[in-house]
Amino acid sequence: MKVLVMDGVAEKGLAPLRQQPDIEVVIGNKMTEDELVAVIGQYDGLIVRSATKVTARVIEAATRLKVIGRAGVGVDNIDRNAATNKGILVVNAPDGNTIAAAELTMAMMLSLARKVPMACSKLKSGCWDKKAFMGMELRGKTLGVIGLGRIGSAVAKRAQAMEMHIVAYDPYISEEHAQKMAVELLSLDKVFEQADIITIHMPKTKETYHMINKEALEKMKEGVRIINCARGGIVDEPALYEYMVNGKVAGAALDVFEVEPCTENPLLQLENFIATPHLGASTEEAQINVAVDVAEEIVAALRGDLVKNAVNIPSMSPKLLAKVRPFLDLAEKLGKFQAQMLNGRLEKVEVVYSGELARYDVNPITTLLLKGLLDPILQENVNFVNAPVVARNRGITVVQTTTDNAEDYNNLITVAVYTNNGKRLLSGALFQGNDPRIVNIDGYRINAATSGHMLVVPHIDKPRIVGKVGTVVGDKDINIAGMQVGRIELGGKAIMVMMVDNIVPQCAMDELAKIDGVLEVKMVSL
Ligand SMILES: NC(=O)c1ccc[n+]([C@@H]2O[C@H](COP(=O)([O-])OP(=O)(O)OC[C@H]3O[C@@H](n4cnc5c(N)ncnc54)[C@H](O)[C@@H]3O)[C@@H](O)[C@H]2O)c1
Ligand SMILES: O=C(O)[C@H](O)COP(=O)(O)O
Repeated sequence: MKVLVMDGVAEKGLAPLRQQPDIEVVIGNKMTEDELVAVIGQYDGLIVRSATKVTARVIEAATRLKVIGRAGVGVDNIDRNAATNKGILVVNAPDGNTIAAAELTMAMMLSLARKVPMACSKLKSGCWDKKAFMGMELRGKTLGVIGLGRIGSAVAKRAQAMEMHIVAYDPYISEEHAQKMAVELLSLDKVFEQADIITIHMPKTKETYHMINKEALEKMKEGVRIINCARGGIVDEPALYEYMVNGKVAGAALDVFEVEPCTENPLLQLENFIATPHLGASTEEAQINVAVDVAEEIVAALRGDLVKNAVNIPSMSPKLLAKVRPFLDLAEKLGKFQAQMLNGRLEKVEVVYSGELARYDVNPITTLLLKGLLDPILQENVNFVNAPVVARNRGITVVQTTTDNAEDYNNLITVAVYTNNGKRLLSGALFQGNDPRIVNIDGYRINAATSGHMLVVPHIDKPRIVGKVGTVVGDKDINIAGMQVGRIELGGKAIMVMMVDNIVPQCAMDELAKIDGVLEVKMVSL
């Protein structure tokens, strides 16, 4: 396997990748989109920072690519929809540069308050000017944090040490989190009204694009100072310029710009404007942290293991993952079983999670069930990343419900698949916590393992059927490892599940189908 590493990701952090004997690491130089399109087909993995744009064209050309890793937080340079549609996993390293970005924000805040960069450059130009650089104390001032996630929270904590009062706007975090941090959660307008300094720590989205525009600047305090170490484009730069020139904004510090690299921006001409070239994550420590994190994720993804920081699949904490993992395997097997039992065009999938399972986030379990179901029946690659999208694109309705009542089991997954020819039902459970069993097929109770080859034979409950089926299978020199028969009522319909050591050939399947009383014959391999 080959992994292409772009954008000067720290070599020291690539050790987890370099230690893999079957993974070749290729360090790439800066490339245009066309150059990347030309080479990407050779790679199984790609690692980038923010400079390389992983566009839909690049993804289209990435015939072998399984995973894109972002050595950092922001994934706005990666076309996630294109990656998801193609079944390419996107992972990031969200924790490694939090402190670096928070510390740069503090440096910006102190620099704005005490005009350190301006005073320094004046002195270096030969001018000892004390009067021009009267500063402002941070103690007692109100800091408005917009986006109280990892970095926003780290900034709030540090600003509290400077005896600042912290207010924040973040519609997606809980009051409880804010309370624990002793931060007052307010509406956006109230933050604009109250803050002496505003610092931005949220992703660039449709919602946040140009959030700091003329209208917002109008609502802010006279003499406000603004910091953006998050993403370019959240601040409307021409509007900021106007409000700095008219004096409403006393100072601003940007580490990120709408167009990067940025060297021609009019803001750069302003005395009270501080700029750095996207340095938020640029500390030795942060770069090693993010490189190690992303390298580990790439190895896990290429080995088919579950990753911690996927951005285009449902994510789970390691604790939850440990609990849910056996159910993920069971669900994939149930999907694969159903794929081989289908008679017709798949229209709808209904999954019911019962018992202990109902307490967990079951979305990832449904995703694996869909992967198991769709991958064997479709030409295209269906995986954990794109399974829900593939189902949606094919017009397959997916319904998922949870209930506490798991009948006689601690937990139960029941999957009903509907085709133009009817419905098929299958249930599975984990016995003693980790022993996966199939416990019901089309309403017949059975107890079968979720591995190996199985001959599934719905039939009429009458003598001489089981024997005849056994004879046909035996005549093909296929060993029968075990058998289960389930029936609902004497003499009615029943189901036989015969565990066999080899796949039963089609000619024998045709012979079995002709046995009087046999209703259907299916070969299922798990
Ligand atoms: N300058 C740099 O080099 C640098 C370094 C690291 C991270 N970043 C950027 O900093 C930003 C924050 O990173 P993080 O690790 O703290 O991310 P995070 O996901 O932990 O936090 C982001 C927060 O923004 C909030 N948010 C989302 N939409 C919002 C909205 N419309 N209004 C208000 N809040 C909203 C979220 O609820 C979340 O709490 C990201 O854009 C990241 O790319 C920049
Ligand atoms: O989102 C991030 O992690 C930062 O913007 C860092 O970007 P960089 O890796 O290009 O410095």
